[in-house]
Amino acid sequence: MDMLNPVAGRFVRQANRFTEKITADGAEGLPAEPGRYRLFVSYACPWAHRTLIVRHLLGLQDVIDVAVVDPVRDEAGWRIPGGDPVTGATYLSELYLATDPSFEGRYTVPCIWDTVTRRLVTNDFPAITTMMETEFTAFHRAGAPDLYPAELRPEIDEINALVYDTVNNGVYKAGFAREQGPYEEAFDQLFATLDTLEDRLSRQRYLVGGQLTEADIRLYPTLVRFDSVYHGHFKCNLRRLVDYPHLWAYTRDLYSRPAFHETTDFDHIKRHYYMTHPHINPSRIVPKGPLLDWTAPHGRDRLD
Ligand SMILES: N[C@@H](CCC(=O)N[C@@H](CS)C(=O)NCC(=O)O)C(=O)O
Repeated sequence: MDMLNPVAGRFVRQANRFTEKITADGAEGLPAEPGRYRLFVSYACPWAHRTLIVRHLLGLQDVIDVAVVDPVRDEAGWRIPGGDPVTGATYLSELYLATDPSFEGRYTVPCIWDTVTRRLVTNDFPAITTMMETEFTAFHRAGAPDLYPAELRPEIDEINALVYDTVNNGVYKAGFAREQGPYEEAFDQLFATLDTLEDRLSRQRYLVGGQLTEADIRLYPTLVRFDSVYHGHFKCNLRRLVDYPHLWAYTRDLYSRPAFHETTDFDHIKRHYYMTHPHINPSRIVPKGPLLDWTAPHGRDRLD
């Protein structure tokens, strides 16, 4: 099973199937409780990556458990190495089918399993980070940042929509296009947005409001993967990240923080993409490069 779902050569992402909510008091959906939920992720997956960054920044590591799948996905989908000690599952598909035996979509990460009702609560990736930010506040570490401040939400949501469509999903639309036209359309939109972001980040340290927010957390997973996988594997090669002085320094600034670099695994990222899409890379050879100096001084403090 792969991520191809072509409509006239265009890649279309499937709708999220499980969208139950977890709320602070359980008034809607299930209640936020420590130790109850298990988050399934791949270090390779950009959508899962954001959930790991937020969990780390908010100090929720002991509140929401994590299980990491093997980066190389085969015909049976994501595999949990050694089997999952909590759910007993070897493949993520078992959790999807235990929740809904008639499920016929792709078995995707990130998703959250409820250990009490023993079912998947959500694979709705945009909702997972905001849920951690707004419904798990009782369990945030002391001094945790507010990543989704009420007064900045309209601006964060606006930039997230552009970044999702043309950057986060834009690289997939380019990489998974089946025809020249849709590829070029996604390619042009991607680099137009990167130009806009380069300009914006030449003047300010963060995307919105002079502080780290959900907007930065959503952009980072795509930028950090850019030169290692999207530039080559997904043919997003007008420019590299390192060719954008401000975007490159911005990404290094974020990478310098533990929540970002401890959740960034280039080995998983490269092996996943190059070994899991045989229609794009039939040899499954994983490139050795590029050589990137992630710890070079970023100098972004001057913009504070
Ligand atoms: N839930 C979203 C986004 C999450 C997503 O695409 N995850 C990918 C990894 S980056 C995945 O798990 N793919 C599994 C598959 O295609 O079989 C979707 O269904 O498109």
